[in-house]
Amino acid sequence: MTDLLEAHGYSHRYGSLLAVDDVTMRVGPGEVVGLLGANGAGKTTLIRALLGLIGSADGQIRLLGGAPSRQNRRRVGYVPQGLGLYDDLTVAENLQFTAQAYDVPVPDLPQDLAPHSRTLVGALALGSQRRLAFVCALLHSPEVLVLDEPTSGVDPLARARLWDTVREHAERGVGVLVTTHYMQEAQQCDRLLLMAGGRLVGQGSEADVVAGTTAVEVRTERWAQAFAALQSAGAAVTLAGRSVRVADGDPDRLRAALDAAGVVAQIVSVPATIEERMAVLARGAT
Ligand SMILES: Nc1ncnc2c1ncn2[C@@H]1O[C@H](COP(=O)(O)OP(=O)(O)OP(=O)(O)O)[C@@H](O)[C@H]1O
Repeated sequence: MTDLLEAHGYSHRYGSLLAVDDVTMRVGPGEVVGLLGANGAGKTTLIRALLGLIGSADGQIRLLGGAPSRQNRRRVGYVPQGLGLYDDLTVAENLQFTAQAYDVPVPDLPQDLAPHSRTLVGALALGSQRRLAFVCALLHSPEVLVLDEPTSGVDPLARARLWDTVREHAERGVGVLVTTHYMQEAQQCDRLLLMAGGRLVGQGSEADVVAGTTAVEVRTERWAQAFAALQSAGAAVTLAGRSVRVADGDPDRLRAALDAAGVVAQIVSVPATIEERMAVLARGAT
């Protein structure tokens, strides 16, 4: 089956900055692929390249089996980070404009957006703006859906609804590439692509990505002091509630930092989470 989005050895530079470095990836029909990485990892640049919105530097890009063009871009639904809506048109006008551009009938607004039909998009809450952008992106029944952080600033219920819609479309064969900072959403993807420093540093299911890797849990009553001491020692330490964890790190070094701060603690090796695995991969890429 033809892949919908493909990059082969693709690199892109902005002046001296190598924003995407030799990336090979693909998205097939019916797949939901999560593109993860810290700010500046190169995700948006890769997306723009896949859609032919920036020129190719090195390597090859294929969109729906051919070179990206105005024609095959019409078969894509794209929600960019900036949403691509017209702030000075109302909700209904934005929908109408998009429908006309794709030469499809103007649908009724979904129930949650209908009360805002005459509101200027610029005056709409961010969550509703994102929802509208998503509705517009799906209007022409695209074969590929590319969503750049579709749920940032969206409340949990709306986020869950959006993911239901993504899944429904994938089940009908639409290929989806989605960037997110929410790891819970990453878990809903069929496959993950992890970017750091422009490179693809990991891929596979969540289980593949974290498989067999460990983090360190620091068990102590003096969790605040432990956190401060490990942070000062440059460890990739996180605090969730009172749980102090280090994504990677030599236990002897961690022990030395805790001893120096007079903190008595138990250091235990535990299975890494996807966030911790990402932090380690990102550090390795810099
Ligand atoms: N038009 C541009 N000109 C110069 N540098 C750019 C341009 N766009 C992005 N960059 C730089 O390229 C690198 C990759 O940026 P990109 O936006 O692709 O990352 P990202 O992973 O999408 O980040 P974010 O999650 O913040 O959107 C960053 O260092 C960014 O500052």
